[in-house]
Amino acid sequence: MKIAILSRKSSLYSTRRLREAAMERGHEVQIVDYLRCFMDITSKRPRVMLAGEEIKDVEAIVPRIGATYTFYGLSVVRQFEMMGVFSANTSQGISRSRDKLRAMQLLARAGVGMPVTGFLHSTKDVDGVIDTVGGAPLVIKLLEGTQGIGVVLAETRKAAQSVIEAFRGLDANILLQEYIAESAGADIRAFVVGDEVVAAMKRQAQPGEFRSNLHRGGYATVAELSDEERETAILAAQTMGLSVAGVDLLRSSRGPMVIEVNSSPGLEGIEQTTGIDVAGHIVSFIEENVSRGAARDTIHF
Ligand SMILES: Nc1ncnc2c1ncn2[C@@H]1O[C@H](COP(=O)(O)OP(=O)(O)OP(=O)(O)O)[C@@H](O)[C@H]1O
Ligand SMILES: [Mg+2]
Ligand SMILES: [Mg+2]
Repeated sequence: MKIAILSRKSSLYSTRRLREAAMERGHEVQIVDYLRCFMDITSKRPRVMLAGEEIKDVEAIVPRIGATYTFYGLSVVRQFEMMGVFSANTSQGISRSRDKLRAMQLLARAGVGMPVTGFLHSTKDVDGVIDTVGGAPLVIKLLEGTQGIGVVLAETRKAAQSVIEAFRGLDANILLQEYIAESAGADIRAFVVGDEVVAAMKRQAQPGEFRSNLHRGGYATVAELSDEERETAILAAQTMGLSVAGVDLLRSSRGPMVIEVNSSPGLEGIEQTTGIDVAGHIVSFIEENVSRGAARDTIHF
């Protein structure tokens, strides 16, 4: 079949690996820079054009939408969905996971374990929300943050108050979260494809740092997951409506706690750490779904 990978650059590790895995299985692959797509939204015959040429005969897409281009990227994914093309992740799932607050609200409703989390508008409510999350130490997160930037550990109530006031003074939206001290600077990345965890790694922060992001100097090792961790990761992905998801968990004394669900999880760290062909799992998942005509099911908004 013909598979389109929606990605800005064919040289990115994840894009390269997905293309490789699809070609190994005999598929034709087109890398589509979604920012160069324009859409023909005419009634009954929706089309996507790439640099002026109509994209034809694509049976499945793998969206790899960068955080900066969520709005436009999602509209391209939606257009393919309208054309009846199967998407490895639906536009709705991607959209839910991109808004951290909405994601946490959905996960909470589904009963997925997560750190106690608060959200506020007015700085008049700082004390109330600090109490809600159990007082200091607590974690403050910029809603728009990525790669660990904008995640702050406030050790005291005073520190928390000043950081919250500073962020709110800049009109930034922030989440407040109970600090899970027992995770000791580590988190788990569970890579979900379909209804299973196909690979998992543990990321450990550098000494003196609580953020385990690889971009912040964290290092990764293979993780063995408990059944509970596995089930939590799968439930989190399903709750978001994602078939391909990087679910980040903290190991707490109250069980696994989800801190985020990524809809375009990178393949480099997870494949290199675990040696698992994650790209191959994604392509197999697409094959199974396209052959049973699943594209029809993907269209709800
Ligand atoms: N509530 C918490 N308790 C303890 N450690 C936390 C907590 N929240 C986050 N951390 C640590 O900080 C790191 C960064 O937090 P988080 O993943 O929420 O933000 P981010 O990485 O900036 O977001 P994104 O992954 O979307 O770029 C986590 O990987 C984890 O190691
Ligand atoms: Mg993270
Ligand atoms: Mg993320």
